Amino acid sequence: MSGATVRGLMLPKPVTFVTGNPKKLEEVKAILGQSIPFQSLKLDLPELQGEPEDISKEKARLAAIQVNGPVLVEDTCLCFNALKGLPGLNNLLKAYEDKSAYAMCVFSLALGPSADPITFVGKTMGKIGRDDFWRGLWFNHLVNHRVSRWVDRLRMACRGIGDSQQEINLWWFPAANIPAAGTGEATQGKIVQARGPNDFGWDPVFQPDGYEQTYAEMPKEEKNKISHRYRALALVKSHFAEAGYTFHPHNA
Ligand SMILES: O=c1[nH]c(=O)c2ncn([C@@H]3O[C@H](COP(=O)(O)OP(=O)(O)OP(=O)(O)O)[C@@H](O)[C@H]3O)c2[nH]1
Ligand SMILES: [Mg+2]
Repeated sequence: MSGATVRGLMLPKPVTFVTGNPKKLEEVKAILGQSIPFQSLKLDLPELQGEPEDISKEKARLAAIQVNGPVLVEDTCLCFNALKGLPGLNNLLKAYEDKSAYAMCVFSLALGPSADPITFVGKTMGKIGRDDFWRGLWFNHLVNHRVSRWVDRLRMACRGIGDSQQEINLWWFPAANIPAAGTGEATQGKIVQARGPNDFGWDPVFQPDGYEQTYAEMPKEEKNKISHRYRALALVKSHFAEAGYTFHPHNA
């Protein structure tokens, strides 16, 4: 966390949680409940490049300008321990052995358009639960050497196709060259029987430590008690409790 906190500061209006992702909003609502007065706004924020914390802060800056008031945003990624640093060929081989991963959420709070955003990071450790997934990843690496360039971030989007099979798009983004969603260095792979409903990103392939179920298989309430998003929002809540923000009575 960074940035100075002014106790009891009066905010001109309630905080606006800005996202283009309805599944995120659903979870944020469930996790925050009545603890922080907030409204939501769907804005398609640009997919920025860089480290998650920088991306999140920049999203907050952009959103605060548009909203002209206090905003909360988040940037989320699934990070593979084996792919830290420079993966290259060796690291991809290691990636095949090391299935550990963590889900990370970085929330940023900007109190206004010219305020320096404060960040809150939540991580949940786990693994990618399917061998098939890694086989697909490795296979793709071989058949599509576009992805063999050094890479330090993997993001992916899953799309359900049919009932029993799911198609997965793996998006390899060199940090210096993160393309807009749907373009660039995408490569196709397949996982068979990803576990659980396939309506939120990589939930069906991420199995948190200590659980036999993937995020997608768990009841929502369970995911929301242990998730990266829950952990980051716990920090956001403590920040609000400590800062004791008040809201302008006419706009609350
Ligand atoms: O399985 C998942 N469980 C999660 O808990 C989760 N949270 C985010 N995501 C996905 O990861 C990417 C992040 O990108 P992201 O942070 O830029 O989000 P976004 O572009 O969807 O919305 P936003 O930037 O407008 O807030 C997007 O594909 C999201 O669907 C998740 N997938
Ligand atoms: Mg985004």
